[in-house]
Amino acid sequence: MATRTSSAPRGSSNSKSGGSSGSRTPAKSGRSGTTTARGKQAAAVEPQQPWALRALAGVWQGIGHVVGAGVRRIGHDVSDLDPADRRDGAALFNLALGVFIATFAWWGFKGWFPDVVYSILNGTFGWISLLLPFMLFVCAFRLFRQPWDVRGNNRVGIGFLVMAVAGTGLAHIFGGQPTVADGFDGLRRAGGMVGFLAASPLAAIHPVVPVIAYGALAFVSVLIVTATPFGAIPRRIREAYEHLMGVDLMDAEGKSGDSHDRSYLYENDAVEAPKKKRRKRIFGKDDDGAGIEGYVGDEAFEHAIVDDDAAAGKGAPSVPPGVRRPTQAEIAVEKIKAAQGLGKAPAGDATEAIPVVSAAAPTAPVMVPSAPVSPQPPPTPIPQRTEQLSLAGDVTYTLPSADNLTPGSVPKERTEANDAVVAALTDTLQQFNVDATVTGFSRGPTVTRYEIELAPGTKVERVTALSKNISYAVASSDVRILSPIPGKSAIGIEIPNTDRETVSLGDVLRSQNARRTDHPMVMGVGKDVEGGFVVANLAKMPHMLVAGATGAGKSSFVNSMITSILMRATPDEVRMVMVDPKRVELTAYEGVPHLITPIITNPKKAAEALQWVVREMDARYDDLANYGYKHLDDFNKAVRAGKVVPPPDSKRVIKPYPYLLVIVDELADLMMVAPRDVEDSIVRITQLARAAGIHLVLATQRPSVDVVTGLIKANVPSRMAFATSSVTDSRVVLDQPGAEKLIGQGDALFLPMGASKAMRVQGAWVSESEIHRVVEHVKGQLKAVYREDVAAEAPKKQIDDDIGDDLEVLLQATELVVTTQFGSTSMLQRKLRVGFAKAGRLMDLLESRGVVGPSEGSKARDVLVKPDDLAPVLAAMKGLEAPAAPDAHTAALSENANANIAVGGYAEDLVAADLENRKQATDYYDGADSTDDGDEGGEDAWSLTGR
Ligand SMILES: Nc1ncnc2c1ncn2[C@@H]1O[C@H](COP(=O)(O)OP(=O)(O)OP(=O)(O)O)[C@@H](O)[C@H]1O
Repeated sequence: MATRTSSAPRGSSNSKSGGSSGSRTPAKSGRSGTTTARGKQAAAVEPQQPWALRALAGVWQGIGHVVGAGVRRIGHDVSDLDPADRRDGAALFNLALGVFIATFAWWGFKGWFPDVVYSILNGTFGWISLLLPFMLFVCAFRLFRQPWDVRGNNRVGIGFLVMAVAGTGLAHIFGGQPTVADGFDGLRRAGGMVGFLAASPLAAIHPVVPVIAYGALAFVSVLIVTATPFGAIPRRIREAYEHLMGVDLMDAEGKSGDSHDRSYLYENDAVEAPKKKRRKRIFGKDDDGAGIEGYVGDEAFEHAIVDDDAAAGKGAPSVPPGVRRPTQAEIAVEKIKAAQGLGKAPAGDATEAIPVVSAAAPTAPVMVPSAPVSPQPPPTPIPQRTEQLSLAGDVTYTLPSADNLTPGSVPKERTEANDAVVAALTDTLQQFNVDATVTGFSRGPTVTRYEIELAPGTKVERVTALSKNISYAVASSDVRILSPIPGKSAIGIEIPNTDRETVSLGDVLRSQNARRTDHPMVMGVGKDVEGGFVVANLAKMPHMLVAGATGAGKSSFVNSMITSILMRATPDEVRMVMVDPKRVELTAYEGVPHLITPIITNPKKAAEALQWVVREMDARYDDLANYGYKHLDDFNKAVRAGKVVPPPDSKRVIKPYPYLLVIVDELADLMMVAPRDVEDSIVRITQLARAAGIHLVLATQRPSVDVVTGLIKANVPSRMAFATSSVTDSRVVLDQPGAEKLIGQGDALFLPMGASKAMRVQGAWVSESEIHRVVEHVKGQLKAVYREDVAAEAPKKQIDDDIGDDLEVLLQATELVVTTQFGSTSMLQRKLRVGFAKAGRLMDLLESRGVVGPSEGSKARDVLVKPDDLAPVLAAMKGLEAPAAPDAHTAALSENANANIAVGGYAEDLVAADLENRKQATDYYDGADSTDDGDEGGEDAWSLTGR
């Protein structure tokens, strides 16, 4: 969907809105929306100035603009200022006055004129006049750079005035309390005339009184100038200290970290109180952390070693909260291993305790007059990993440089469009007599969330019922109302920005959270509604469904994900299988060494590749079970530590397994060719693969129940929903409405595992040229070495002629009959929804293969195959070799005499999982049955995939 470009309604109402929104007067809009109009009016009514005066004013303004243009380019460039906002004339006046006073007061110019001026100044303010140029320079600087911040500028001006008065008062006391009778010389050396007038009445009481009074006033003036409320003094002191010393005290304490990018990590159990509060705000979770199990990783993740350098990055000796610092001994062991060339500890080691998702630290709504614009930090380079990344075969690998990803535009915290919307919302509330106020807004890249607070006794429904009127007032149909904003007593109204911003992947990867971890599976997701960066650890998802209508941004998201991995992970850490039935979306990555097989474009081959993934998973499980580890990370760590030794007679060299990321760009195409096989593989992988380090990302533009079947959904816990075409699709993806209101082009609802509320994010964008640069770098480092068995032709299926095209339905019939142990033709008819003739034919085929006995008239046939033998029978029908006996894992275990109890338990788990699979299959048909009986024409969420 396109972004709306219609101009904001009723600019002239801005000033009104400003008033009604209290302190958060949209000064900017007030000034811009209305200044121009005001200016025009003024031009119409005011008498014409004499031309000489106008010429002079013009010249003054001209010089002001030239100087202003230079000042605005100092440091962070703010020269994109709206010309209507400039106050360069006034700023130049402050600057000129400051220079003028400095010439006499600082540099001691002599002569009658300087002497007169100096005497006046000195006589008035005493030696405090030395500070006046400094104050004027600050005022000029602000006026040049932030002229729209009228309140802020006034505040600074008033603060300086108070400071000057307090200073003169103190100077008077400490200057020996001269009197006028002593002559002006004495006054000049103290606080001047102002100091005398200010301090002498109080000094008459006691000399200490003016010292205390003006000392306090001087302190208050500093607070006014720096916009520091009393409560914020410690924080400001800490920030000043951090700024001066270049350290991050919060980080060092394991707290929130960089406040600039306003990002933070959703933590595991070890979070501190403030963090929990933040999490609550987004997801509406309890402070006790209930419902965040999704963020609590595997045991292996939580007890991972943290590599200091890796976790903290260069020069930042901090570790993420909730992560254990390594002991000195552990650090030493890791270093020795690295030196011995045993392979570096994987980045994952350092960061496996990093939780799944990080998102924006919710910030105060933006209508704070003192800080209307946050300047974009100069792009910090993505720190290169410091350790040498040596791959197997002694190849040294360097990750792509940060320069490959260009920084995005400066994020805006407030624009005129926002102010216009505030005005429109306020008008609407007033028109309908709803006693509520727009108290602020948080601007994200795509949408802005406006916060509305109700007066006591006003019903929430009064606002939510206005949703259509609000849409009308702001001229947008994509208005989303959150009532309440999770964790806040306020109603949120999300309205698309007419001036939306693109979120660059480079910026996301440069954010604090992404930099804090070296975990190779961390990807840049985008930015949330409050403008905070969101990153996610794919290893903790552990599988993700990405869905949305055509053009909504799925492929761009997949591109960001792959590029993130290429930027951060070596081929030894992460390997990928890419399935791209559309043939065009992922071709850019052809040949990258992270690929395990060429990009698969043929859906049939893709189905086979999924089966390979299942086999790979089983192989990994065998190793885990044999050597007694519960998670691949533990196993890899042990391999690197040399603790995993193959049996003496084996020639096998055991190496750490890389994470395996399987990306399917269009699931629907796969489900069309081999629904059953694909679903089986996906379910099996998703149920078990997490501990084996295998993660699936399934993207589809058809989130309908025949593509995203109930079984797939149940096993893919993390969801990323881009704009869907209907509320039904949104429900399929997220189990809740909302995605149909998204506005496309990367606008998404992100529901990571364990979260109950979806988080709105604008997906990160990576351009083709950026991808090209990254890919070129990666390919230049290493050639792709493909595994032959993945894309190899699967063993030819010898499907019997008499089965023909009915294989799928025959398999279903076999499974049905065997699992229910009931050989009835009419049951097949009902459950498979086939006609009598077809059901009869299926029964004949089953009889010919020895699944059921001969017909016994109207009685059900005997079922000759036991549920335990179902797998080989199904394989035989498919023309494949029968799979290994179900107890293969247990058999493998028994070979290992030293297998410990945990391993045994795990093998049992596997068998139990197998049984659970079968049970689900039975439930599946039962589900179909009940729907059948209950609602003939209704939507069948558990419909058979064969149909
Ligand atoms: N994160 C984003 N930021 C900015 N623009 C985006 C973003 N994601 C997508 N777009 C815009 O939307 C267009 C379509 O995106 P994309 O190709 O990813 O959609 P899609 O959902 O994969 O569509 P299809 O299913 O047809 O392939 C892009 O060409 C781009 O212009």
